[in-house]
This record gives sequence, C-alpha cells and structure tokens, in this order.
Amino acid sequence: MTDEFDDALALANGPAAAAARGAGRRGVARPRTAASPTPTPAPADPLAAVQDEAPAGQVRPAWESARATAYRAVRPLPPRRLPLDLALGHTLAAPLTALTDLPAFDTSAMDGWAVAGPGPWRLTAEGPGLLAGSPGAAPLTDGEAVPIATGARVPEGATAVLRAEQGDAAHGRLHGASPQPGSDIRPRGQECRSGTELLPARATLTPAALGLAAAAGYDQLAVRPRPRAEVLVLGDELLFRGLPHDGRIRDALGPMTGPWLTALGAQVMVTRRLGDDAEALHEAMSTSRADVIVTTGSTAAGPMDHLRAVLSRLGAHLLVSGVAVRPGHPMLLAELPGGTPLVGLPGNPLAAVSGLLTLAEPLLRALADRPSAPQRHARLADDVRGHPEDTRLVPVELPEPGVAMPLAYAGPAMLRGIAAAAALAVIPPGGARAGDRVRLLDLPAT
Ligand SMILES: Nc1nc2c(c(=O)[nH]1)N[C@H]1C(S)=C(S)[C@@H](COP(=O)(O)OP(=O)(O)OC[C@H]3O[C@@H](n4cnc5c(N)ncnc54)[C@H](O)[C@@H]3O)O[C@H]1N2
Ligand code: MOO
Repeated sequence: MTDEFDDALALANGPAAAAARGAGRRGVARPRTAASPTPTPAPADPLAAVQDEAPAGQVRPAWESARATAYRAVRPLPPRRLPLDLALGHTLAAPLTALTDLPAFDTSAMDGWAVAGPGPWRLTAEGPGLLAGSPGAAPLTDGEAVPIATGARVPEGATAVLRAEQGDAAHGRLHGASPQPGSDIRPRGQECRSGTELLPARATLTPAALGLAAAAGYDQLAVRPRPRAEVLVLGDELLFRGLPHDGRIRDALGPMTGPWLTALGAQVMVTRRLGDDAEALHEAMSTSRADVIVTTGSTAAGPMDHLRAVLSRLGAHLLVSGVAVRPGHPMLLAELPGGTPLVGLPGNPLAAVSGLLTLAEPLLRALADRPSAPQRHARLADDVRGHPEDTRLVPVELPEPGVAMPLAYAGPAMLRGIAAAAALAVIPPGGARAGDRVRLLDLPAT
C-alpha cells in the first residue's frame, strides 16, 4: 500500500468528504444503533488472552498481536523502595499489608464524654479532658464519665461516648439519655487487623492509597519504578525553532514524544536530536542506560533511514518489524544485545502516535507491571472507510457519551485531528459503518 492510499483513507473522513456531505448535517449524526455510554469491563489483561501472537520477527503482525508481543517482550523492572511522597502513580510490587490494627486503639468518634454504664454520671475530670493524641487515661468505673475529643483514646471501662450536644454537664455531674453500649466508639481493629491485606500487588498508588499506606504504618513502599526512557529524534530536515524554510520542517515529535511517554508512566531522562547521523545513533544506542529507547523517524527504507542498519550492526533482535496498522505500519520493536527494548516510531507524526499506542503503551505497562485500563467503546457516528488488511486508528471526538465522530485532518503527516481528538477509534480491517461499536484508545489529557 502506498502513502497515497493512506492519505486517501484519512481523507475519506476528512474536510472534503465532510463538505461533500453538505450542510444538511448539523452537529452530530445519530448512529443507526442506540449509543451505549457504558464501557465494557475488560478482563484483567486482555492482551494476555491474545493467542495468535506472531512469531518474533514475523513481518507485519496484526495490530493486537503486535501489542501482545510488546507486552510480553519485557519483564517488570525490579522493585524499589520509595518514600510515600515519591510513590504516587507507581505500581505496588507487593501487597499492602497493614502494619497495625486500624484503628490502633478504641477511639472516640465524637466530641463529648466517655461514659461508663447508664447515666447520670459523675465527671472524673473538668476542662477539655481526653484529647486526640493523649497517651491514655485512668479507667472508668460504672457511673463515671470524662470529657473526650474526637480521635482520643477511649479509656478502659467506658461503654459508650455521649455526644456533646446530647449531654449537660454542671457541678461535676453529667446528665443525658444513656447511649447504646458501643455508641460512637470506633473499636480497635474495626477497619483491619495487623497483617490484613489492604491492597493487592499491582495496585496503582493513588492519593487515597498513599493515605491508606500512611495510616497503616508505612514510611516507604516497594514499587515498580517508572521505566526510564530516552528519546532519540532522527532527521536532518528538522528545525527546533522558528518557521519551516528551505525544505526543512519543525520537529513535531520531540515536543510530543517525551510528554506522551510520561503520560504512559515513563520517566523521560532525555530527548536527544541526532539528525541522520548513523554513527551518533550507534553510539547513543550502545551507551544508553535507559530501560527503554524510543526513536522517531528512520523506520522505512529511505536513503537516510539508518535505524534498521544500525540495529543490525549492533546485533539487535527485531521482535516486531512493521505492523498491520494505518498509520504507522513501518513501526518496529527491537531488543538490543543488553536486553534494552527499543521502539522505533515512524517519522510521520500521526504514525508516531500510532506507534506510541501500539508498542510503547503495552511495553511500558509491562515494565511497570501495571494492569490494563478497562476498555472503552463507542458507536461510530459516521462510516469509516477501512484498509483491506490493516487496522486503522482514527482520531475521534466524543460529542456525546458513547458516540464517536471521526475527525478531519487525520492524514499520517497531520496532527491537527489528533490534537482536537478525545480518543483514537480502532477500525478493523475492512472498515466500520455508522452505528458500529468500536474500541477507543485513551489519549493523555495533559
Ligand atoms: N517506499 C516507501 N516509502 C515509505 C513507506 C513505504 O511503505 N514505502 N512508508 C511510508 C510511511 S507509511 C511512513 S510513516 C514513513 C515512515 O518513515 P520513517 O519512519 O523512515 O521516517 P522519515 O522518513 O524520517 O520521515 C517520514 C516523514 O516524517 C517527517 N518527520 C520525521 N521526523 C519528524 C519529526 N520529528 N517531526 C515532524 N516530522 C517528522 C519527515 O520529514 C517525513 O516527511 O515512510 C513512508 N515512506
Ligand atoms: O502513513 Mo504511515 O502509515 O504514516 O505510517
């Protein structure tokens, strides 16, 4: 298939086609079938279920097979201990097991009085009484009460807490309706016992999970580190500031690839601009200390496309060499002799996005041992012309929940469509019709 065909495919839902359909359509065409806003939950790892993985090195595996190969190409990085304030977004390398009972002691749930038995009660203390954080107090016996604050340890012998607004204290006596035994006391171990599993291994550390870990006694957590990524931008025609001139163009992939990899969970160490210098590329690959190398451009067979030759000179193993996906079909995945994976993103900018979502996303997920997100689907608001053999990834907006409208300006060399898109729709070989339910791929929001 030629580039012209890819451009023609993209234009099938492009500005010309949209204009030809005329002004009759305002806003969003309703799909033929009712839209389903409900995402379908996926199995724990849908890629693990793919059976038809292409043998390593096979030319142009199907899109799902290429994703499965990328997922299986690496093992999770060795765990590292991180302080809680650096652990956000990481994956737990081991279950989060409580290091203490929670609460760690019987705790007052309200401001008021700890009371023993039915009232009225004799107050054993005046003033603020027992405060949160005070170490302990003399036990109460039946008929006694002591002022207590929310979060304070409940003294032994107390049978309940009487809320401040339900009691009346004067002259050393407390009056009020006798609370049910246990009222407003959070008993020790109510939430968990020491040793209880609070979160499984592979859980993502959200802000709430970090709070839970702290409450359960952790200062550090064993996590999978963020994979360190190095981006190598190839191409002598690239400019890094100012306007295109004299046949040269601005580098669109340097500013996009690092942030995209960050959104996919990587820690981007550096983005390097190497031009079309094969020696510099060889040097960069053989000395990199990254967990994953991502190159842009040079995947095809043009006169300055050195990537494959340099990989071969290094003795790298090609795991994926081209994928049956449009755009992006020349993308590749290789394993360098030291075991470092390398993702080769095609130079056409939307093709590079396709490579990020087809190869880099599952690879980074596997390195970080992160489970896949639930799959999202939507119904197409318009027909999308297909490639006869290849999957297409098409930028779409989501004008209403569950409805995907293909966007214009989605040619392989264009970013205008994807920059305005809410997702990429996965169009199977042969195409899809308005109303068909298609899978959506998430795009990073920031
Ligand atoms: N004979 C064939 N030629 C090409 C084929 C093919 O099957 N047979 N496939 C085409 C497809 S599809 C793609 S995609 C590109 C892939 O090319 P490369 O990965 O080798 O990338 P380059 O040749 O270096 O560049 C292609 C294109 O993209 C522009 N580019 C490159 N880097 C950047 C960047 N950082 N920012 C913005 N634009 C960039 C570059 O100037 C070229 O226009 O190959 C086709 N050719
Ligand atoms: O058209 Mo290419 O498919 O940009 O990868």
